[in-house]
Amino acid sequence: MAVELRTSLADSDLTNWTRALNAGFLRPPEASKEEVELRRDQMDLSRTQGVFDGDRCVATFRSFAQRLTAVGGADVPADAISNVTVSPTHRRRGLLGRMMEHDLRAAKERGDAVATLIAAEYPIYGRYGFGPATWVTEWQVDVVRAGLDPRHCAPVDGGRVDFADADEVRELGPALHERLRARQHGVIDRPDLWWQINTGQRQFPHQPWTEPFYVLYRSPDDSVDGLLAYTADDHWEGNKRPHNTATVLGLTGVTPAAERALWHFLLSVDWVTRVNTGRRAPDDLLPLLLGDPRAAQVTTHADWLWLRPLDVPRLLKTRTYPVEGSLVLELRDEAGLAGGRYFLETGPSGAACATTGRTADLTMDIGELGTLWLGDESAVRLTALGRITEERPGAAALADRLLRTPRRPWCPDVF
Ligand SMILES: CC(=O)SCCNC(=O)CCNC(=O)[C@H](O)C(C)(C)COP(=O)(O)OP(=O)(O)OC[C@H]1O[C@@H](n2cnc3c(N)ncnc32)[C@H](O)[C@@H]1OP(=O)(O)O
Repeated sequence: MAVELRTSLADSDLTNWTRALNAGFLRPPEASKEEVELRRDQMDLSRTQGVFDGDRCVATFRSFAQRLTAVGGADVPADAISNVTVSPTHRRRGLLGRMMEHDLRAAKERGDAVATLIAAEYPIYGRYGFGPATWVTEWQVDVVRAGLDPRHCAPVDGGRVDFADADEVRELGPALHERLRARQHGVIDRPDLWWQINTGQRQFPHQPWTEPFYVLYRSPDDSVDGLLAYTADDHWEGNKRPHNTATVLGLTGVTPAAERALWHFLLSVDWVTRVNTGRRAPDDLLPLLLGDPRAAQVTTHADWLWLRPLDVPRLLKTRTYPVEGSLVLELRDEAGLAGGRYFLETGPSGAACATTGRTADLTMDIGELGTLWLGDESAVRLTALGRITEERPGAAALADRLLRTPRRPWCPDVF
């Protein structure tokens, strides 16, 4: 029997769909009533796809509206893709390809500037025009070696740190995140449901909830500039020596003082001898904040947010550039969604970008622009790898002067 691709779901499909999703992610293939209800609140059924073999759902895919911060703080509408699975019984028959094609076309028609996702495995999404655009680093800090004076846990700038409860986090967290979004490229918006799930109000059965410690940083003028959430285990070694590990669930600072204060606070909590930082930007302040940066060992360094350009002029016009310059980009796009030749003119006060008949300076696949847009990767490096062709000598170095950013992009969230 031929399988049937449904490009939007009915409410009655959801239990089957949830079971297939869990099976695809190697979780128990169940779908409790609570989970189905939570998923229904989270998803847009008109943008949720499923492949059905008879009554059984064998592939899942959904997308939703997202805002993504560009370099400079403005944002673009993004098509966020998530919950992609094809059951092991039906893999490698092109089902992902069919669902992706449908979703990207719909996103293009809707006017989204870019599609986003977090790739479970690196080799899956490049063929669809995605490129890795942000990276994350996780460190494990040996607190005893870190060289911070544990007697001083209070902020040195006259600000203060206080514990908070989940209600306060739901009240104060969203505004703080909006401030982060306006200053950090690569950040995505957080819907209300994000705050409910991440403060224990709503829960997925596969993610049992443990109440974390919440800490707010207030600046000397009483502005809430930072939020830390962490858990701690209860581990003691022989001879009554505490050896507890604190694990950061999130640390947001919208000023450097807030970031420094929250790290310093966590690294001075009694009994805590080890801190797992969670996923930070690769240029996070943390290691260099320590007296001995070698006390922070990298445990993960990996690609995180992947981008698939859909509207090249909008993407390139929305971000800012440090200097004046111009480039002609020839972009290949097998899917026929965003390819063409584009003339970009930049300056500190804004940029223009439109299709052009001029001679190309750089030629690349569309996914390479996804990798370059947030400023993290070097066009010179991609040229050395053979992924960009320099049609005019020096054009890759010029692209780096225009596109790269002093601080690296960061996407703190998973979706
Ligand atoms: C954004 C997210 O949700 S990330 C989560 C992704 N999901 C998972 O990792 C769960 C486990 N894996 C799966 O469910 C499936 O294997 C999927 C979704 C990754 C792929 O689905 P399929 O239907 O098998 O993919 P499809 O048949 O369309 O493959 C298209 C091409 O991609 C390749 N491909 C697909 N998955 C992978 C992979 N994990 N590694 C390398 N190549 C891959 C296929 O080999 C195929 O290449 P070919 O045309 O040269 O033969």
